[in-house]
Amino acid sequence: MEYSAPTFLLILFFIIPLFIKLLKHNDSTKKSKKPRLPPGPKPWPIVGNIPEMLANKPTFRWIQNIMNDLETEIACIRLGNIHVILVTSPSIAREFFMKQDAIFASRPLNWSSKYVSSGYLTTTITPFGEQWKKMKRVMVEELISPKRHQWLHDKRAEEADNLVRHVYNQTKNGGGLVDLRNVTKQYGGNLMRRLLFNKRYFGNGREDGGAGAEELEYVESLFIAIRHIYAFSVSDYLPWLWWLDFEGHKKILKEATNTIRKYHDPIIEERIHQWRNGTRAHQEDWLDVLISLKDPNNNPFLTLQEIKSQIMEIAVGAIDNPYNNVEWVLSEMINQPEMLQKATQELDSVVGKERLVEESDIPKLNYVKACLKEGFRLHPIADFNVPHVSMEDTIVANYFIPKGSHILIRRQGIGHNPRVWEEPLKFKPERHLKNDACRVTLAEPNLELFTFGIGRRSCPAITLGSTMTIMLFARLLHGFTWIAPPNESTIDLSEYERDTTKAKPLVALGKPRLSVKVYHQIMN
Ligand code: HEM
Repeated sequence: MEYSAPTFLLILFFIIPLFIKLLKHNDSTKKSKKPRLPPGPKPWPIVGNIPEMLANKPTFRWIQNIMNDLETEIACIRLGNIHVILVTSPSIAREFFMKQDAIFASRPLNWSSKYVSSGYLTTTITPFGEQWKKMKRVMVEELISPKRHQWLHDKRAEEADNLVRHVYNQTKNGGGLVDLRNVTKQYGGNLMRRLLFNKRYFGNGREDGGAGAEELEYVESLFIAIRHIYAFSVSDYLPWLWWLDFEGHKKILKEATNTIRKYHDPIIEERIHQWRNGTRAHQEDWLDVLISLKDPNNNPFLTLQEIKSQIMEIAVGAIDNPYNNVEWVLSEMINQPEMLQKATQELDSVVGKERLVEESDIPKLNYVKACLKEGFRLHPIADFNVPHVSMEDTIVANYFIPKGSHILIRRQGIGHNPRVWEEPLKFKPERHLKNDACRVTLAEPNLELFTFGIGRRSCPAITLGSTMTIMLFARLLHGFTWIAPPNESTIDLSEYERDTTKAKPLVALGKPRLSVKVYHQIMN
């Protein structure tokens, strides 16, 4: 077909541009119909919002400010090419972990998690897949099943007695100042070690029941390790910088895990040897259980590396919540003595004053549990939950969530959300006692606060985690009276600048409040 010159010019100058315009228009209407990413700061090419992240430490406070400024309950920041989605709304969190849980059941791939889990051999930080399924089954069916919980009762009871003995020794002479941060941290470490290795301390403890130098080094390393996994390291978001240790996180994490391994590995190796040469034949603790698991061909179900990594993950992962919760709750209550009184009255009416509180009392201690639940709402140990990763593109709360996004629930954001909670910054345990008949639990399936999470990646250890926390608190409260030290009128409730822990360790004046014979029963 041939065109005359004017027709050709008409096509060139009018019809083609019109056609292009129409195409563009079509495209933009299509685009405007496609859901957008959640709101957030405009990212730079390649690095995304990393420059702002580095300029605004600590990262969680920078993120809090972004969300407050945007007045949003869901936001997106881009770190490298990863979309990090932040959530402070229970209903949106439920969309992620109830409605679309299968899509969000993975974890990030990065240097710290790979290093600590020896190449993703564990449960918590291992991405979705066969290895995670295998290890989660081991956790749920072998380590923390109701039967196993019962089997381990006496070990937990022994550590609850050790706790009282240690505090009693510091307070018996008319009242003494007790560093409750130290006491609560050590209790968590002692209990986990008892369950893992049937051992109270690494090294020798002190005469008064306190921890010696090795133990202090070990527990401190657990805390350093937990603070440096998923710690917003630049090389986690810009994988081509994997060799760079910009913030020094890799060095710190390597040192901490080396210290932990220094204590764990000789015990694990010796124990495996004992099972192999027949000098050990009875299970006493979780390590024995892990070593004794067999596959259908009667071969060991777990490799040495799987056992070591899983034990490291349990020791690191279980240490922080109970201590932080009890330290904050006691601090809040010392400043509001009527609450301390109400909780001790409940303990006295359920337990009396002639014996120590036991796990079997827990179902009746609703006010005590409401106090702890309020602590989880107001003062969660870290603002961010363990990150989840989306395994495909999807839409949540009408926003586009691309495959590979990291989902971070802001625990404090949810717990302090004024749409959900009246006077959200006030410590008010009564809010969890909706009616007299209710039985309080620390778990929150509606995600109106974030204790154990929900869905496939939720904490499988609700019973153990709750028992540890309640017993720690109940023993301290029932066994002793607590007031602020003589030179302080109240306990300072400031939050540490770099995380959500209490800025100053809680030191309080404690006095035994039960009859002497009760303490003497455990002073062997
Ligand atoms: C008060 C104590 C505890 C609290 C508040 C707590 C809370 C949590 C939370 C919030 C998660 C992440 C949930 C999510 O990603 O959505 C988690 C995961 C996990 N917790 Fe706990 N936890 C506690 C104690 C423990 C203990 C004592 C153990 C083991 C002995 C344990 C084992 C695990 C495991 C294995 C996971 C990972 C589950 C998975 O990724 O599939 N937790 N925990």
